[in-house]
Amino acid sequence: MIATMIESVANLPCMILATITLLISLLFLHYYTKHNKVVLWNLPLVGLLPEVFFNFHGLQNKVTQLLEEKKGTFFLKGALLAQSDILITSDPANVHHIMSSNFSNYVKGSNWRKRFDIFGDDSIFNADSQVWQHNRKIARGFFSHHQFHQLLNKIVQDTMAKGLIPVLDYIVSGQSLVVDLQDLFKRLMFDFASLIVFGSNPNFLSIGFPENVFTKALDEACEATCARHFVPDSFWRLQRWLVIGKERKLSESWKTIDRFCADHIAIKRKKLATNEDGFDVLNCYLTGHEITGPTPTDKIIRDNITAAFLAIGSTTTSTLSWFFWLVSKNPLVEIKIRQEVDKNLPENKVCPMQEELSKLVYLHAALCETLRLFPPVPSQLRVPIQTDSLPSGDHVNENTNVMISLYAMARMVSVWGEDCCEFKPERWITEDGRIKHEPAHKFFSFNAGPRICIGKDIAFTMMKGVVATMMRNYNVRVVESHPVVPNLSTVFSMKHGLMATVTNRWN
Ligand code: HEM
Repeated sequence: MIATMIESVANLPCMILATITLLISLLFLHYYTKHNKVVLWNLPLVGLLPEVFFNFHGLQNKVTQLLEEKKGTFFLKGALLAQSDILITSDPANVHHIMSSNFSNYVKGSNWRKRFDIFGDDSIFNADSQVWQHNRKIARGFFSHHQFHQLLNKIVQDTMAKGLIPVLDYIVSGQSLVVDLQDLFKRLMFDFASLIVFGSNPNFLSIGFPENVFTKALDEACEATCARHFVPDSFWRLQRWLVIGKERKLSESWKTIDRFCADHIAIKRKKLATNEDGFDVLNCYLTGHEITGPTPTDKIIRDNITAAFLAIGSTTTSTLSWFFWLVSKNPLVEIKIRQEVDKNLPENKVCPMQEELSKLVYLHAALCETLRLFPPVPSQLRVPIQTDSLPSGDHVNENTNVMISLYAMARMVSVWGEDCCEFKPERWITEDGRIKHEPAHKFFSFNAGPRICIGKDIAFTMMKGVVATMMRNYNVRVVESHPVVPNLSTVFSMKHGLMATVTNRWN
């Protein structure tokens, strides 16, 4: 602690100078780009920082355009204040090389862990090598366990019956028919994640819309840790030291997350003492279940609980929100989903079962298409341990940050064809009416190689359950005038939510 303070004080003049320079440059460039409608980057001193802050969406599109021009890969020289060069790629061959064939040479690395420190060095999300392998084994063991599979259907049904349907029924029966869908999905997915992690439904999605400090803290942590990637380390360290800006919010989030996890660990210990049993993540950890092995420290449990909520809740909330927005822009897709849902779901059944959901091929395709265009994790960063040559012919070394842009990859003609920017579920369906499987290094939304997402099928089951339930029973209309803007965050969310009207389909 004292050593950190001394280090911070010693760096203080440097940090202040960096901050002042940065602020002046940002203000000047904001004025310049606004009036000249151009995208500026590779600027001396500040690199692409101004664009990140003032034109994030424009920047994503500019990166896409450049990647298309440069055949899928280019170098961005590090700004003077930044730490290293970045190689940006959307070339599936590079993705395959980095994530699969030369996996052992590419790590998340210590810079990643510094910036995502709130999620804990030992969590599956942050760790590399043996620590990651250990966590992965536990996560795989849990999610592929027969007890979990028996429970999943019940969990999906529970969240629909106790949360989604009563709340939507309340909304359609009331004065105000407008709801923020993103907020609604966040609540629903928190309940879903809680059932998996703690074995209980907190009913965060319920009439009255209770406040949830944990999801707010998680959102703020995602924003603050993402922002750290675009500024020199000295900048956010200074902010943290002064307890200002996003760093102030981050330190508050940190306390909230710690408290939330500690409370749940204590509650679970009490339940276990009275022999209450169940199959959930926390139960396995605390009882030293064969899946998790000997009970680890509370800190390690806290890190993995937080990672689980991020993995389960934030990703599915993002996908469902973008899905309803895309469908609202493509009424023909909505008609086709409706037809499929009506054909395959029994008439008076509000919550579909897993077997029924597996018949919804067109809906599955529409969700894949959403995940392609709006991947919840829009970019991946890796650092090579040793010098390497990529299939694109580019050379990288241990000072190169390699960034894979999923957002750009979806919009590359060379990867997805001339219609790449269109929302076309049909591209996911084979001639004989099955789901077309694209290789993970091309459809990269669930990651690829040894670190591929473990919860893909679980996510589809839940998301299909939600959409089928909603489309079968309600009319959902996105409010056209509502501004839909992507948020600058680790997970691709909507800055102002997604307002929609909901009415009963059968009245
Ligand atoms: C639409 C939903 C989802 C998407 C798009 C998604 C995407 C991803 C991505 C991109 C990663 C890699 C993250 C990284 O390495 O930085 C990942 C990892 C992971 N996901 Fe998912 N995920 C989703 C839902 C889920 C669900 C529902 C679960 C659990 C039930 C889950 C469990 C995991 C786990 C455990 C990992 C860590 C894998 C590892 O590092 O070895 N995910 N996911």
